[in-house]
Amino acid sequence: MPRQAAAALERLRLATPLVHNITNVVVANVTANALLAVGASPAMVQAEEEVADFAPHAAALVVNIGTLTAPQLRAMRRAVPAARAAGVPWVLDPVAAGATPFRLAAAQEMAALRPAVLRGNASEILAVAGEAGLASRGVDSAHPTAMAHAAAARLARALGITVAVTGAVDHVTDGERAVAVANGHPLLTRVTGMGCTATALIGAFLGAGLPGMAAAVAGLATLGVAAERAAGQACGPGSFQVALLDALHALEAPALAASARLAPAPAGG
Ligand SMILES: Nc1ncnc2c1ncn2[C@@H]1O[C@H](COP(=O)(O)OP(=O)(O)OP(=O)(O)O)[C@@H](O)[C@H]1O
Ligand SMILES: Cc1ncsc1CCO
Ligand SMILES: [Mg+2]
Repeated sequence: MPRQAAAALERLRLATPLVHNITNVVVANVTANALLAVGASPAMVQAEEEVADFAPHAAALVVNIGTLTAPQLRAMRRAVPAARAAGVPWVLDPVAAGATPFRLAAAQEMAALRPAVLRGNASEILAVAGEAGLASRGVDSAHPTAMAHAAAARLARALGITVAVTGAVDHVTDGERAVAVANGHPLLTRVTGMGCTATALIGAFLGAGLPGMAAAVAGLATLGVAAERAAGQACGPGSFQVALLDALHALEAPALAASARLAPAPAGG
């Protein structure tokens, strides 16, 4: 499995996929830089007047509801069908899906449009699955990751998609198979937008032609290994954020293969 992730990284670098992002105002800069650093080409295009024209020309689309507004939701409703019609894969980040009824409805509406990958923390995945009610309050997860694994498997099977639940150990499942990604560093939780960055990187791997499971595993392993290397250079969240961009840029396929901690996991659900 680590070798597959490494091959995926090589494929991404050859493809330099154009990744169309409709994302939140907190992380737009962070995720654009992470996409550039890993070897993809980001574009933040979110006006409802233009997304349907842009999406078909991208290699992948990233939809993130972190600072959702009514116009942005309208843009998502145009971009996703345009991407789908053109065969462009897309990934959904249901940021804080359980925090308000507006977000929950939007996240569930988008999930029902069947992204190739749905990536969230445990609380977000439980919310989208309809198994958390409105219990989660903010953008950080309030549920143990393991609690969301069964919900992820059920959601993956019901929608025919890949679901990735991130946390100290990430869990990626298509409902039949599951893979645990045990890379990463606690500093990832001390900088905003690292989950959104994980989602954007998954988008880059989708854009390089990887199927959902492989794209999600490669994206999370790449971020996790880069974070481990960055943490060794950093003295806190500020320098970590910068070092992470350097580490994403410097990460080569053999190093990813050597450091990725991937293991089959029970699919559950
Ligand atoms: N305790 C931890 N130790 C190591 N890695 C972690 C830990 N917690 C999260 N990560 C990693 O951080 C990245 C982001 O995952 P996380 O679940 O924190 O996303 P999130 O809650 O959506 O974040 P955000 O809302 O800030 O964007 C993932 O790559 C995950 O593997
Ligand atoms: C802090 C924050 N608030 C809305 S989106 C976001 C970035 C992390 O998801
Ligand atoms: Mg998040």
